[in-house]
Amino acid sequence: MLRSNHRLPITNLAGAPRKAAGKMNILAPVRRDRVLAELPQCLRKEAALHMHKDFHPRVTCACQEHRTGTVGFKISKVIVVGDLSVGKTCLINRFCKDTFDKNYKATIGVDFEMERFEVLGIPFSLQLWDTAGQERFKCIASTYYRGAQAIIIVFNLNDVASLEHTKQWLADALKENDPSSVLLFLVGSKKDLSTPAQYALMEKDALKVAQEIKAEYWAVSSLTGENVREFFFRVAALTFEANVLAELEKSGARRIGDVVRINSDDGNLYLTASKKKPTCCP
Ligand SMILES: Nc1nc2c(ncn2[C@@H]2O[C@H](COP(=O)(O)OP(=O)(O)OP(=O)(O)O)[C@@H](O)[C@H]2O)c(=O)[nH]1
Repeated sequence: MLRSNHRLPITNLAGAPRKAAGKMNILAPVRRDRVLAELPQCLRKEAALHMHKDFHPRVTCACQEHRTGTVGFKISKVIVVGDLSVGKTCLINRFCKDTFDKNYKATIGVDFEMERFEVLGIPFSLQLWDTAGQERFKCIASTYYRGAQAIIIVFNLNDVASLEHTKQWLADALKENDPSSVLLFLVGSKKDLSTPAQYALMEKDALKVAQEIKAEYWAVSSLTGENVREFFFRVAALTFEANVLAELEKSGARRIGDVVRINSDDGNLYLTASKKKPTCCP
């Protein structure tokens, strides 16, 4: 059955919603349950993007000193891809609306949800793009892949073929994105449907794939809600961290507070900028 009341976003080619499309208010207040003060941990250390206990020290420092540049005003694009009926829509709906629909309604093209977070005191927005898994809509959906900062590849923990197809989904998504800067997540869905023994078997294969494609592995159930919130918080935190680090890299040494030294070793006078270390920075 096709989703009848489907909301198709109007976007420009970069995938950002046009003004006319949205009643979307990017300044909507952050919900209390979307506040992150600590780095959420990975699910399995065998397949994690990193295993640090805390945010990168430069990120924590920049947030304390409000040196996060434009990060607080940006909207980061996250695309969700995978075979038809693996549960992409249900995953997004469980997190964004805390609902679950047991009836299958195919996604036609794409849909998206906005989620606002506050990370280390800085507002941060994610735009979650739900794409169609059905072959006949794939062509439309793939035009929305561009500009993603994170790619979530979903497979069904009870369907080994859907795991095998994840590499193709990733290859398609990477055609439109820079592989060196995008964060990858491999998510096994419908965990409630597998017995512990079945799950253990599937997890072994899934961890192997996650390691191969350098993705962080998660297993979730949108029906029970298991790991759904933890997973999206991790996506938000790691995307935020990557954004702040990129922003710091960009701003380089040209910061207010840089100390200017006069170097006169060779008898001539030169002005050299030497970076003043902010008090809390490593
Ligand atoms: N038991 C169980 N069923 C689920 C879960 N997640 C999704 N489903 C069911 O799986 C079916 C497909 O879910 P969708 O979220 O629509 O799948 P999709 O990947 O978005 O499908 P396409 O839009 O065609 O790409 C629906 O009948 C859901 O109720 C889950 O965690 N547990």
